[in-house]
Amino acid sequence: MALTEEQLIQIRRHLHTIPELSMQEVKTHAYLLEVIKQFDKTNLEIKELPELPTALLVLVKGSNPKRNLGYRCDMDALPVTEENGLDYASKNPGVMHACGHDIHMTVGLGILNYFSEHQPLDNLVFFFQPAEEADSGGKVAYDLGAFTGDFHVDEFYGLHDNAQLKTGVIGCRNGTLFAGTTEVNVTIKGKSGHAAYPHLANDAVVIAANFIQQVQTVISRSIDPVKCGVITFGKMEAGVIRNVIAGSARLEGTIRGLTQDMIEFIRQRIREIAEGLEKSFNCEISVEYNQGGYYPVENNPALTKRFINYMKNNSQIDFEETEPKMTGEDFGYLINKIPGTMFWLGVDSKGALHSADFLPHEAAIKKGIDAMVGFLNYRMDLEED
Ligand SMILES: CC(=O)N[C@@H](CCC[C@H](N)C(=O)O)C(=O)O
Repeated sequence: MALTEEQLIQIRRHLHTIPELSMQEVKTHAYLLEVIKQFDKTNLEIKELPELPTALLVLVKGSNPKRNLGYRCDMDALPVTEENGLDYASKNPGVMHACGHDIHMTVGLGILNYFSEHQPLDNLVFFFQPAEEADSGGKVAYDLGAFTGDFHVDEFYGLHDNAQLKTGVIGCRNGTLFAGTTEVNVTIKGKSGHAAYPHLANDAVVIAANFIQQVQTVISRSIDPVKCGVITFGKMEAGVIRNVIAGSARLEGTIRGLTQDMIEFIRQRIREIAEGLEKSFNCEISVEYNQGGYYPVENNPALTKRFINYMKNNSQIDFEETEPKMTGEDFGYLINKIPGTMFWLGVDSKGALHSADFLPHEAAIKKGIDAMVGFLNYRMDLEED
Protein backbone atom coordinates (compact mmCIF):
# COMPACT_ATOMS: atom_id res chain seq x y z
CA MET A 1 0.00 0.00 0.00
CA ALA A 2 1.32 3.46 -0.89
CA LEU A 3 0.99 5.88 2.03
CA THR A 4 -0.75 9.19 1.36
CA GLU A 5 0.45 12.46 2.87
CA GLU A 6 -2.54 12.38 5.23
CA GLN A 7 -1.61 8.86 6.40
CA LEU A 8 1.99 9.94 6.95
CA ILE A 9 0.80 12.83 9.10
CA GLN A 10 -1.36 10.44 11.16
CA ILE A 11 1.70 8.19 11.63
CA ARG A 12 3.79 11.15 12.79
CA ARG A 13 1.06 12.23 15.19
CA HIS A 14 0.82 8.75 16.66
CA LEU A 15 4.61 8.65 17.13
CA HIS A 16 4.33 12.06 18.76
CA THR A 17 1.93 10.66 21.40
CA ILE A 18 4.33 7.86 22.43
CA PRO A 19 7.74 9.52 22.96
CA GLU A 20 10.27 7.38 24.83
CA LEU A 21 13.68 8.13 26.31
CA SER A 22 16.95 6.76 24.94
CA MET A 23 17.18 2.95 25.07
CA GLN A 24 13.52 2.71 26.15
CA GLU A 25 11.90 2.97 22.68
CA VAL A 26 9.76 -0.18 23.13
CA LYS A 27 6.38 1.19 21.97
CA THR A 28 8.05 3.15 19.17
CA HIS A 29 9.80 0.00 17.91
CA ALA A 30 6.55 -1.99 18.04
CA TYR A 31 4.65 0.74 16.19
CA LEU A 32 7.30 1.03 13.44
CA LEU A 33 7.10 -2.74 12.92
CA GLU A 34 3.30 -2.58 12.82
CA VAL A 35 3.44 0.09 10.08
CA ILE A 36 6.19 -1.65 8.07
CA LYS A 37 4.33 -4.98 8.20
CA GLN A 38 1.54 -3.33 6.16
CA PHE A 39 3.97 -2.54 3.31
CA ASP A 40 4.51 -4.83 0.32
CA LYS A 41 7.09 -7.22 1.80
CA THR A 42 8.21 -8.89 -1.45
CA ASN A 43 11.67 -7.25 -1.37
CA LEU A 44 11.92 -6.47 2.34
CA GLU A 45 13.97 -8.21 5.00
CA ILE A 46 13.93 -7.18 8.65
CA LYS A 47 16.88 -7.52 11.00
CA GLU A 48 16.74 -7.10 14.77
CA LEU A 49 19.61 -6.84 17.25
CA PRO A 50 18.96 -8.87 20.43
CA GLU A 51 21.55 -6.79 22.34
CA LEU A 52 19.91 -3.52 21.19
CA PRO A 53 16.29 -4.64 21.11
CA THR A 54 14.66 -1.34 20.16
CA ALA A 55 16.76 -0.97 16.99
CA LEU A 56 15.24 -1.95 13.67
CA LEU A 57 16.96 -2.53 10.32
CA VAL A 58 15.08 -3.06 7.09
CA LEU A 59 16.74 -4.15 3.83
CA VAL A 60 15.02 -3.36 0.54
CA LYS A 61 16.53 -5.69 -2.05
CA GLY A 62 17.52 -3.97 -5.28
CA SER A 63 16.84 -5.33 -8.76
CA ASN A 64 20.46 -4.98 -9.93
CA PRO A 65 22.49 -3.94 -6.91
CA LYS A 66 25.92 -2.34 -7.29
CA ARG A 67 26.05 -1.03 -3.73
CA ASN A 68 24.11 -0.75 -0.47
CA LEU A 69 22.84 2.72 0.36
CA GLY A 70 21.97 3.35 4.02
CA TYR A 71 19.36 5.70 5.44
CA ARG A 72 19.27 6.35 9.18
CA CYS A 73 16.62 7.92 11.38
CA ASP A 74 16.67 8.24 15.15
CA MET A 75 13.83 7.20 17.46
CA ASP A 76 14.26 8.61 20.97
CA ALA A 77 12.73 11.60 22.75
CA LEU A 78 13.73 14.00 25.53
CA PRO A 79 12.78 14.54 29.18
CA VAL A 80 10.87 17.75 28.36
CA THR A 81 7.25 18.52 29.30
CA GLU A 82 5.38 19.56 26.16
CA GLU A 83 3.66 22.97 26.16
CA ASN A 84 1.98 23.09 22.76
CA GLY A 85 -1.63 22.29 23.72
CA LEU A 86 -1.93 19.77 20.87
CA ASP A 87 -4.74 17.23 20.67
CA TYR A 88 -2.02 14.70 19.78
CA ALA A 89 0.30 15.76 22.63
CA SER A 90 2.65 13.34 24.37
CA LYS A 91 0.87 10.74 26.50
CA ASN A 92 4.10 9.94 28.30
CA PRO A 93 4.30 12.52 31.12
CA GLY A 94 7.49 14.60 31.11
CA VAL A 95 8.72 13.14 27.82
CA MET A 96 8.43 14.83 24.44
CA HIS A 97 9.62 14.53 20.85
CA ALA A 98 11.26 17.94 21.29
CA CYS A 99 14.01 17.19 18.77
CA GLY A 100 11.68 16.08 15.96
CA HIS A 101 12.65 12.42 15.83
CA ASP A 102 8.95 11.67 15.16
CA ILE A 103 9.39 13.64 11.92
CA HIS A 104 12.67 11.83 11.18
CA MET A 105 11.03 8.39 11.59
CA THR A 106 8.04 9.38 9.46
CA VAL A 107 10.29 10.61 6.65
CA GLY A 108 12.23 7.31 6.92
CA LEU A 109 8.99 5.31 6.76
CA GLY A 110 7.83 7.34 3.77
CA ILE A 111 11.05 6.66 1.82
CA LEU A 112 10.92 2.97 2.78
CA ASN A 113 7.25 2.80 1.77
CA TYR A 114 8.05 4.28 -1.66
CA PHE A 115 10.82 1.75 -2.33
CA SER A 116 8.71 -1.15 -1.08
CA GLU A 117 6.34 -0.23 -3.94
CA HIS A 118 9.05 0.68 -6.52
CA GLN A 119 11.93 -1.77 -6.32
CA PRO A 120 15.24 0.16 -6.24
CA LEU A 121 18.25 -0.72 -8.40
CA ASP A 122 20.64 -0.85 -5.45
CA ASN A 123 19.99 -2.38 -2.05
CA LEU A 124 18.73 0.06 0.56
CA VAL A 125 19.35 -0.41 4.29
CA PHE A 126 17.03 1.55 6.59
CA PHE A 127 18.28 1.95 10.16
CA PHE A 128 15.78 3.07 12.80
CA GLN A 129 18.18 4.00 15.57
CA PRO A 130 17.52 4.11 19.31
CA ALA A 131 19.33 6.48 21.64
CA GLU A 132 20.61 9.47 19.71
CA GLU A 133 20.12 11.94 22.57
CA ALA A 134 22.16 9.84 25.00
CA ASP A 135 23.95 6.48 25.05
CA SER A 136 25.14 6.56 21.38
CA GLY A 137 22.72 4.04 19.86
CA GLY A 138 24.41 4.40 16.46
CA LYS A 139 27.80 3.44 17.85
CA VAL A 140 26.31 0.57 19.87
CA ALA A 141 24.62 -0.80 16.72
CA TYR A 142 27.78 -0.43 14.63
CA ASP A 143 29.93 -2.12 17.29
CA LEU A 144 27.39 -4.98 17.49
CA GLY A 145 27.92 -5.63 13.78
CA ALA A 146 24.57 -4.26 12.62
CA PHE A 147 25.98 -3.21 9.25
CA THR A 148 27.53 -6.48 8.13
CA GLY A 149 26.61 -9.15 5.57
CA ASP A 150 23.51 -8.31 3.54
CA PHE A 151 23.00 -5.27 5.76
CA HIS A 152 26.40 -3.72 5.08
CA VAL A 153 26.29 -0.07 4.07
CA ASP A 154 28.54 1.60 1.49
CA GLU A 155 27.13 5.12 1.82
CA PHE A 156 25.06 6.48 4.69
CA TYR A 157 22.53 9.33 4.58
CA GLY A 158 20.49 10.89 7.37
CA LEU A 159 18.68 14.11 8.17
CA HIS A 160 17.95 16.32 11.13
CA ASP A 161 15.09 18.75 11.26
CA ASN A 162 15.91 22.44 11.58
CA ALA A 163 13.63 24.89 13.37
CA GLN A 164 15.13 27.94 11.67
CA LEU A 165 14.90 26.84 8.04
CA LYS A 166 11.65 27.35 6.12
CA THR A 167 9.43 24.27 5.85
CA GLY A 168 10.84 21.71 3.45
CA VAL A 169 14.13 23.48 2.76
CA ILE A 170 17.08 21.08 2.45
CA GLY A 171 20.21 22.45 4.11
CA CYS A 172 23.68 20.99 3.88
CA ARG A 173 27.38 21.80 3.65
CA ASN A 174 30.51 19.99 2.69
CA GLY A 175 32.85 19.48 5.67
CA THR A 176 31.70 19.69 9.28
CA LEU A 177 27.93 19.98 9.71
CA PHE A 178 27.62 19.36 13.47
CA ALA A 179 29.99 19.61 16.41
CA GLY A 180 31.44 16.73 18.34
CA THR A 181 30.24 16.57 21.93
CA THR A 182 31.41 15.08 25.21
CA GLU A 183 29.18 14.60 28.22
CA VAL A 184 30.82 15.86 31.40
CA ASN A 185 29.86 14.91 34.97
CA VAL A 186 31.37 16.79 37.90
CA THR A 187 31.11 15.76 41.54
CA ILE A 188 32.18 18.23 44.21
CA LYS A 189 32.78 17.01 47.75
CA GLY A 190 32.88 19.62 50.50
CA LYS A 191 31.53 19.33 54.05
CA SER A 192 27.97 19.88 55.21
CA GLY A 193 27.09 21.90 58.29
CA HIS A 194 24.78 24.43 59.92
CA ALA A 195 23.89 27.49 57.81
CA ALA A 196 24.95 29.67 60.73
CA TYR A 197 28.47 28.19 60.98
CA PRO A 198 29.95 28.35 57.45
CA HIS A 199 33.50 28.41 58.88
CA LEU A 200 32.96 24.85 60.21
CA ALA A 201 31.68 23.53 56.86
CA ASN A 202 32.88 23.56 53.24
CA ASP A 203 30.01 24.79 51.08
CA ALA A 204 29.70 22.72 47.87
CA VAL A 205 27.18 25.21 46.42
CA VAL A 206 29.72 28.04 46.64
CA ILE A 207 32.39 25.81 45.06
CA ALA A 208 29.97 24.77 42.28
CA ALA A 209 29.14 28.43 41.58
CA ASN A 210 32.86 29.24 41.27
CA PHE A 211 33.43 26.22 39.08
CA ILE A 212 30.64 27.20 36.66
CA GLN A 213 31.89 30.79 36.45
CA GLN A 214 35.49 29.78 35.90
CA VAL A 215 34.88 27.16 33.22
CA GLN A 216 32.99 29.71 31.15
CA THR A 217 36.26 31.64 30.86
CA VAL A 218 37.64 28.70 28.84
CA ILE A 219 35.31 29.77 26.04
CA SER A 220 35.75 33.52 26.47
CA ARG A 221 39.46 33.63 27.34
CA SER A 222 41.29 30.40 26.44
CA ILE A 223 40.18 29.63 22.90
CA ASP A 224 40.86 31.58 19.74
CA PRO A 225 37.69 33.71 19.27
CA VAL A 226 37.41 32.86 15.58
CA LYS A 227 37.18 29.17 16.49
CA CYS A 228 34.38 28.05 18.74
CA GLY A 229 33.42 25.87 21.62
CA VAL A 230 30.52 25.40 24.00
CA ILE A 231 30.35 24.43 27.66
CA THR A 232 26.80 24.04 28.98
CA PHE A 233 25.85 22.64 32.36
CA GLY A 234 22.16 21.83 31.99
CA LYS A 235 21.78 20.12 35.35
CA MET A 236 22.97 20.97 38.85
CA GLU A 237 22.02 19.22 42.08
CA ALA A 238 23.05 20.22 45.58
CA GLY A 239 21.63 20.57 49.04
CA VAL A 240 18.41 19.53 50.74
CA ILE A 241 17.15 22.48 52.79
CA ARG A 242 17.92 26.21 53.09
CA ASN A 243 19.58 26.09 56.47
CA VAL A 244 21.95 23.15 55.93
CA ILE A 245 25.14 23.88 54.02
CA ALA A 246 25.41 21.40 51.14
CA GLY A 247 28.28 18.93 51.54
CA SER A 248 28.24 17.84 47.91
CA ALA A 249 27.14 19.00 44.47
CA ARG A 250 26.81 17.31 41.11
CA LEU A 251 26.85 19.00 37.72
CA GLU A 252 25.99 17.42 34.37
CA GLY A 253 26.95 19.16 31.20
CA THR A 254 28.07 18.92 27.62
CA ILE A 255 31.20 20.21 25.86
CA ARG A 256 31.18 20.92 22.15
CA GLY A 257 33.75 21.71 19.48
CA LEU A 258 33.87 21.55 15.70
CA THR A 259 37.10 19.54 15.86
CA GLN A 260 38.28 16.74 18.12
CA ASP A 261 41.32 18.88 19.05
CA MET A 262 39.03 21.61 20.35
CA ILE A 263 37.06 19.11 22.43
CA GLU A 264 40.27 17.75 23.94
CA PHE A 265 41.59 21.24 24.67
CA ILE A 266 38.39 22.20 26.51
CA ARG A 267 38.47 18.93 28.49
CA GLN A 268 42.04 19.64 29.58
CA ARG A 269 41.25 23.22 30.69
CA ILE A 270 38.24 22.04 32.71
CA ARG A 271 40.43 19.50 34.52
CA GLU A 272 43.01 22.23 35.28
CA ILE A 273 40.32 24.52 36.68
CA ALA A 274 38.97 21.67 38.84
CA GLU A 275 42.47 21.01 40.20
CA GLY A 276 42.91 24.70 40.99
CA LEU A 277 39.58 24.84 42.84
CA GLU A 278 40.45 21.69 44.80
CA LYS A 279 43.47 23.54 46.17
CA SER A 280 41.80 26.88 46.79
CA PHE A 281 38.68 25.40 48.43
CA ASN A 282 40.35 22.39 50.03
CA CYS A 283 37.77 20.05 48.51
CA GLU A 284 37.59 17.09 46.12
CA ILE A 285 36.35 17.51 42.57
CA SER A 286 36.02 14.59 40.19
CA VAL A 287 35.50 15.26 36.47
CA GLU A 288 34.37 12.44 34.17
CA TYR A 289 33.97 12.59 30.41
CA ASN A 290 31.98 10.39 28.08
CA GLN A 291 32.15 11.09 24.34
CA GLY A 292 30.58 7.83 23.15
CA GLY A 293 29.79 8.15 19.45
CA TYR A 294 29.28 11.90 19.36
CA TYR A 295 32.13 12.64 16.95
CA PRO A 296 32.00 15.79 14.83
CA VAL A 297 29.66 15.14 11.89
CA GLU A 298 32.13 15.34 8.99
CA ASN A 299 30.31 15.04 5.70
CA ASN A 300 32.20 13.03 3.09
CA PRO A 301 33.52 15.41 0.38
CA ALA A 302 32.63 13.37 -2.74
CA LEU A 303 29.23 12.14 -1.58
CA THR A 304 28.25 15.53 -0.23
CA LYS A 305 29.31 17.36 -3.40
CA ARG A 306 27.04 15.04 -5.40
CA PHE A 307 24.21 15.42 -2.86
CA ILE A 308 24.42 19.22 -2.90
CA ASN A 309 24.60 19.34 -6.72
CA TYR A 310 21.47 17.22 -6.98
CA MET A 311 19.54 19.30 -4.43
CA LYS A 312 20.69 22.64 -5.91
CA ASN A 313 19.83 21.72 -9.48
CA ASN A 314 16.37 20.32 -8.82
CA SER A 315 13.66 22.93 -9.37
CA GLN A 316 11.29 21.10 -6.99
CA ILE A 317 13.71 21.49 -4.06
CA ASP A 318 14.60 24.60 -2.06
CA PHE A 319 18.23 24.18 -1.08
CA GLU A 320 20.36 26.31 1.26
CA GLU A 321 24.05 26.00 2.00
CA THR A 322 24.23 26.08 5.82
CA GLU A 323 26.86 27.00 8.40
CA PRO A 324 28.17 24.43 10.91
CA LYS A 325 26.12 24.17 14.12
CA MET A 326 27.11 23.16 17.64
CA THR A 327 24.37 20.54 17.80
CA GLY A 328 25.75 17.03 18.35
CA GLU A 329 24.83 13.76 16.65
CA ASP A 330 26.11 10.23 16.97
CA PHE A 331 25.61 9.94 13.20
CA GLY A 332 29.11 11.47 13.41
CA TYR A 333 30.37 8.05 14.53
CA LEU A 334 28.62 6.18 11.72
CA ILE A 335 29.95 8.47 9.00
CA ASN A 336 33.39 8.31 10.55
CA LYS A 337 33.25 4.55 9.83
CA ILE A 338 31.21 4.62 6.61
CA PRO A 339 31.25 7.57 4.18
CA GLY A 340 28.08 9.59 4.43
CA THR A 341 26.18 12.83 4.32
CA MET A 342 23.97 14.42 6.93
CA PHE A 343 21.62 17.23 6.00
CA TRP A 344 18.95 19.46 7.48
CA LEU A 345 15.23 19.47 6.74
CA GLY A 346 13.57 22.81 7.49
CA VAL A 347 10.49 22.61 9.76
CA ASP A 348 10.14 26.34 10.56
CA SER A 349 9.27 25.99 14.27
CA LYS A 350 8.75 29.01 16.53
CA GLY A 351 10.10 27.00 19.46
CA ALA A 352 13.72 25.85 19.23
CA LEU A 353 14.94 22.25 19.20
CA HIS A 354 14.85 20.79 22.75
CA SER A 355 12.27 23.31 23.95
CA ALA A 356 8.76 22.64 25.28
CA ASP A 357 7.20 24.64 22.42
CA PHE A 358 9.09 22.99 19.56
CA LEU A 359 6.41 22.52 16.90
CA PRO A 360 7.56 21.44 13.43
CA HIS A 361 5.42 22.05 10.33
CA GLU A 362 4.20 18.69 9.07
CA ALA A 363 4.32 19.77 5.41
CA ALA A 364 8.09 19.16 5.72
CA ILE A 365 7.48 15.39 5.85
CA LYS A 366 6.42 15.01 2.22
CA LYS A 367 9.07 17.45 1.02
CA GLY A 368 11.76 15.48 2.86
CA ILE A 369 10.52 12.17 1.42
CA ASP A 370 10.29 13.52 -2.14
CA ALA A 371 13.78 15.08 -1.98
CA MET A 372 15.37 11.89 -0.66
CA VAL A 373 13.48 9.50 -2.97
CA GLY A 374 14.58 11.68 -5.92
CA PHE A 375 18.17 11.77 -4.72
CA LEU A 376 18.39 8.01 -4.08
CA ASN A 377 16.95 7.21 -7.51
CA TYR A 378 19.45 9.62 -9.10
CA ARG A 379 22.33 8.11 -7.09
CA MET A 380 21.35 4.56 -8.02
CA ASP A 381 21.30 5.44 -11.73
CA LEU A 382 24.96 6.52 -11.59
CA GLU A 383 27.63 4.05 -12.62
CA GLU A 384 30.37 5.72 -10.57
CA ASP A 385 31.25 4.83 -6.99
C1 LIG B 1 20.50 16.83 17.55
C2 LIG B 1 20.75 16.96 19.01
O1 LIG B 1 20.20 17.82 19.64
N1 LIG B 1 21.62 16.10 19.54
C3 LIG B 1 22.02 16.10 20.90
C4 LIG B 1 23.08 15.07 21.10
C5 LIG B 1 23.52 14.97 22.54
C6 LIG B 1 24.85 14.37 22.72
C7 LIG B 1 25.26 14.09 24.14
N2 LIG B 1 24.27 13.39 24.90
C8 LIG B 1 25.59 15.41 24.84
O2 LIG B 1 24.73 15.93 25.56
O3 LIG B 1 26.70 15.87 24.69
C9 LIG B 1 22.55 17.49 21.29
O4 LIG B 1 22.36 17.87 22.46
O5 LIG B 1 23.14 18.20 20.45
